[in-house]
Amino acid sequence: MTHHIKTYNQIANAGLSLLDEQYKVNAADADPDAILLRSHSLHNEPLPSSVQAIARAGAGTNNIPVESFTEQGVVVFNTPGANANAVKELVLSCLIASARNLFSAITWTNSLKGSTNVAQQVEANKKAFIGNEIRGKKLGVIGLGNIGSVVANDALSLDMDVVAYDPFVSVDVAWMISRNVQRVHNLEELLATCDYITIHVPLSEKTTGFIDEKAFKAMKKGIQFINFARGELVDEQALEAALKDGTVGKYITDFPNDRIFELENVVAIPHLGASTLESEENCAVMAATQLKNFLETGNIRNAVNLPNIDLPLTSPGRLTIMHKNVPNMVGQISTLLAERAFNIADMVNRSRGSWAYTLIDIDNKLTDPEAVDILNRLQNIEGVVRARHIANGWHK
Ligand SMILES: NC(=O)C1=CN([C@@H]2O[C@H](COP(=O)(O)OP(=O)(O)OC[C@H]3O[C@@H](n4cnc5c(N)ncnc54)[C@H](O)[C@@H]3O)[C@@H](O)[C@H]2O)C=CC1
Ligand SMILES: O=C(O)CCC(=O)C(=O)O
Repeated sequence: MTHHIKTYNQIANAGLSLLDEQYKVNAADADPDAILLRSHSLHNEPLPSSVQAIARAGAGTNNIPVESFTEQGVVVFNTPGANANAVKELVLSCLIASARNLFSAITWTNSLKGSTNVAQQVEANKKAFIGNEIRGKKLGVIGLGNIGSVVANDALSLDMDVVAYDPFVSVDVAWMISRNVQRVHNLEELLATCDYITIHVPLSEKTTGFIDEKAFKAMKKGIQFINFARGELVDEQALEAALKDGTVGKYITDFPNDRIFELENVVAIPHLGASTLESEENCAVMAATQLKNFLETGNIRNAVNLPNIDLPLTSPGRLTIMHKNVPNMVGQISTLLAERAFNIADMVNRSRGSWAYTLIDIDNKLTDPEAVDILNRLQNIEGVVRARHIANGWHK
């Protein structure tokens, strides 16, 4: 069986090369089984009904309308942690570059090109760019996930005091955070005391405009604010006021736009946080592996809308059913199978929020018409949004 994958953006070859002869990868495919992308926005784009899965080679999934795609039976994957080191290294370098006024100093130095007495001018004017050391300064990290946690840990090794805020920190990440990172339970505490703040939370309806007028008002005067998460997390009107009154001494963002260009004391970077060869490869490999695993076995790893499921495929066939997390779904599904005299060899049902996913391994090798018939019947159960049959090609 050939799986069709539509790609958007530049996906690293290390990932694409995993999609072997069983796959047709084509950026122009009109009816793909799955989509592999980076930052391309799928909002306001029609989704072909053939699409069963989308893999975001990266962390943020705000370019994908996850809720409405879930209603259409689409599993959405991302690649947690695969680009965290790349972002961390750029955040730390911006922290130091900002403290040492490196961005404006380099711009000024370049302006000397072609003038006489460059060396003299340099010595006479360098006092305009005297900076600070970050040792002993306080860094606030908002969002202690894959990126925030490594930024926090490594800032400690640069001798900074580190304070962090994340009311939803995961157990896995909590294990990795140094106990010298001071956790605070309300954001104001962090905002009021830090010299530098870096934000690493996902953009969602809840976090849009997260750093608003109230947040800026709570900040220490002259703060340097670093945003490698998403531009929309910061209310730009409030940012403009905070830059004008000196609350924010410098705003470093990976998300330039026309309004940002108009503001003073802003350093704009062209969304380079994850742009290293290593990170692009990590993300592409992880995304392609997860897609392959899902298309070939129905197993799920790192979806943002469904739970992880890993059931080895050993029986002749498997049915995968994505459905609402409501009572009696498994009962209705197994009754249907019993009516067709299909014997269940193994089964897993897991839920995540209002959605659930059921894998059923059957002892029967289905003919094509049998498969079409059972899938139609499964899809007619109220609450089922997608059913698939996977024939196990290796089964003797
Ligand atoms: N500039 C770039 O190229 C990149 C940007 N990103 C952005 O950074 C974001 C974070 O990435 P990761 O750390 O990998 O994600 P992650 O999912 O590992 O961590 C996000 C953390 O934010 C926390 N969080 C959620 N809501 C919060 C709130 N209201 N207050 C405080 N904490 C909150 C979560 O509990 C979680 O620990 C991504 O969603 C993406 O938007 C990620 C990678 C590259
Ligand atoms: O693919 C990229 O370069 C962007 C990465 C990013 O923003 C993310 O992973 O959330």
